[in-house]
Amino acid sequence: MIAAVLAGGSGRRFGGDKLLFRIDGRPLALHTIERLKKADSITKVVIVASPENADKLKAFGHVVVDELLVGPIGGVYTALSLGDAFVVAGDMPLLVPEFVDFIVERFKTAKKPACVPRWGNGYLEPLHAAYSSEFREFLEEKIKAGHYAINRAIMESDACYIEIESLPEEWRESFFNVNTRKDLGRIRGTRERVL
Ligand SMILES: Nc1nc2c(ncn2[C@@H]2O[C@H](COP(=O)(O)OP(=O)(O)OP(=O)(O)O)[C@@H](O)[C@H]2O)c(=O)[nH]1
Repeated sequence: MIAAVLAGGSGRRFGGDKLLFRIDGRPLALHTIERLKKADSITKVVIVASPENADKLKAFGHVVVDELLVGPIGGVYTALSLGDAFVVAGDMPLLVPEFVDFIVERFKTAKKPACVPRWGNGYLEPLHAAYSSEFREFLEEKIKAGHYAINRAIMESDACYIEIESLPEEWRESFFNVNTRKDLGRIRGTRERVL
């Protein structure tokens, strides 16, 4: 299964290009990519970048350009042009490879348009989820209608959900994402501990 790393955001809260920001000597996006490559179910990692960032990210893997830039829904839509995909935000440097394998396995057996982790309060984790290429058409309709909320699109589909609270607690670290500079404190120095 392909893994698509979304890298077309503006990094407004971070104040700059967060995916290229170096942590322990390596850009944030690379932390995420290296973790993904450790997942047995992942055969290839692609980066779904904005036209502006495409060149800079080429050093880390195959880049597909997101021409829509309408938010994560456009990133997922672009990724699915390559086939079924596990889609993850590029700013998730602590993702857990075993958890990725678990989601991909569920997706393969469920045969649904998407398999998305869900918290007990109903909150979804759409940028740490597996999608079928068949879901692309549905997303296209939503985008054309100007409905850019990916969570809503998922809930209107026949998706399968993975109840996070029934899983090993340590897997929750996978959802940690960097939004602000303050978040960096949590990952600095984790290299030796977790990689
Ligand atoms: N390809 C693509 N990726 C996106 C898009 N919007 C957000 N992303 C990525 O999705 C992930 C989560 O997005 P956000 O947390 O909102 O990141 P962001 O847009 O960079 O940050 P803010 O501007 O502070 O919201 C990040 O890895 C972004 O790079 C988009 O329109 N296209």
